[in-house]
Amino acid sequence: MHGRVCPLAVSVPCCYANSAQAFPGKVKIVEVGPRDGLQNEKTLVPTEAKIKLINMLSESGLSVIEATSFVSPKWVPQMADQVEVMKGISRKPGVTYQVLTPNLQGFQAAVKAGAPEVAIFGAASELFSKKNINCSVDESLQRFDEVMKAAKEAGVPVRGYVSCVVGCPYEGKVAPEKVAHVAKRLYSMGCYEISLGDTIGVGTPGSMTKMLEAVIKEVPVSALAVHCHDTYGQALANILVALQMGISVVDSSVAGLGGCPYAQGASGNVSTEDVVYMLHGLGIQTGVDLSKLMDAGAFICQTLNRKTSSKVAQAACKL
Ligand SMILES: CC(C)(COP(=O)([O-])OP(=O)([O-])OC[C@H]1O[C@@H](n2cnc3c(N)ncnc32)[C@H](O)[C@@H]1OP(=O)([O-])[O-])[C@@H](O)C(=O)NCCC(=O)NCCSC(=O)C[C@@](C)(O)CC(=O)[O-]
Repeated sequence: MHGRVCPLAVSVPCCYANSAQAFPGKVKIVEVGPRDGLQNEKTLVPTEAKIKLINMLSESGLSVIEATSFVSPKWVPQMADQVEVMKGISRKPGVTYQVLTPNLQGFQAAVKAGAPEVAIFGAASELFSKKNINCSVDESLQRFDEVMKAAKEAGVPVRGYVSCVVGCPYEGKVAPEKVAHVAKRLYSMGCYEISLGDTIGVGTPGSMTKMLEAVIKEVPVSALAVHCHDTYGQALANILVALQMGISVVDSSVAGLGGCPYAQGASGNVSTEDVVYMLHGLGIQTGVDLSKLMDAGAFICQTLNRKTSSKVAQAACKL
């Protein structure tokens, strides 16, 4: 894949950079492919392939990679090799290898496996919370409180997710106030960053704006991230709106892999390649080498025997 990056990727940007005063100069990308991307795969992906993917992503310049999750293997069998993954990766200085933990048991196992940072994951929808982590939203917040206390003692930073920020596969539309409430609770508990997940990718720039307006009243914009699935093809537009509202952290998944096992029909996250291409096109720094990133995407697609969902990678292959 090296050398096949479209030359437009570097020559388009500047004119937009000057006119887009509202955009941040730099965006942090949180690569969730090895976790969110792979968790939904029905066939077990070999641990060696997961490790190689993470190592290749590390080489692309990404600064945060969500490597795996410490959840119940009965619930998500694909993540059952979490300890081997954490032990097997080559940790590149400057890269944070974060993992998902739903409860204290997961947190303790994650720390034992050398996770430097964890993420807890709640939802703005009761039914999704029940299906995903088998408890109500309030119960989940109590569990997270326990994790936060243990994390503070251990000096482990914690990120917080809120799922279903615009729509839920079981409840339909989700009120922005509910999202703001859960986001505020996670932030008040001590999460340094709150990632707002459009789990089933139903958001539009309209619904995203309303949701973000409500959340920004409760949580500083500097502590927010967006996590957009691309089911309805709205992810890049939604990210653009978030950037214009001051958000400078974006979650994405290499090759657009993914989906949530407890959100039927949800497609993958927005692809990291497409996000990087758009950001560079706006003159926004990411620190990511698009060509190396596409190599990682090509590798995992080959492993899964799958076509990439990244439009940029598809286009580059045709050049
Ligand atoms: C939360 C639980 C564990 C509750 O599941 P439960 O069955 O209610 O748990 P429990 O406390 O009753 O324990 C039952 C069994 O699970 C074990 N257990 C308990 N905790 C753990 C743990 N941490 N790691 C390993 N094992 C665990 C525990 O030891 C016990 O084992 P047994 O005695 O039966 O042998 C379960 O529902 C679960 O693991 N859910 C995870 C589901 C998941 O990973 N979903 C996908 C991630 S979320 C997502 O993708 C959305 C996001 C973040 O990307 C943002 C977005 O897009 O919106």
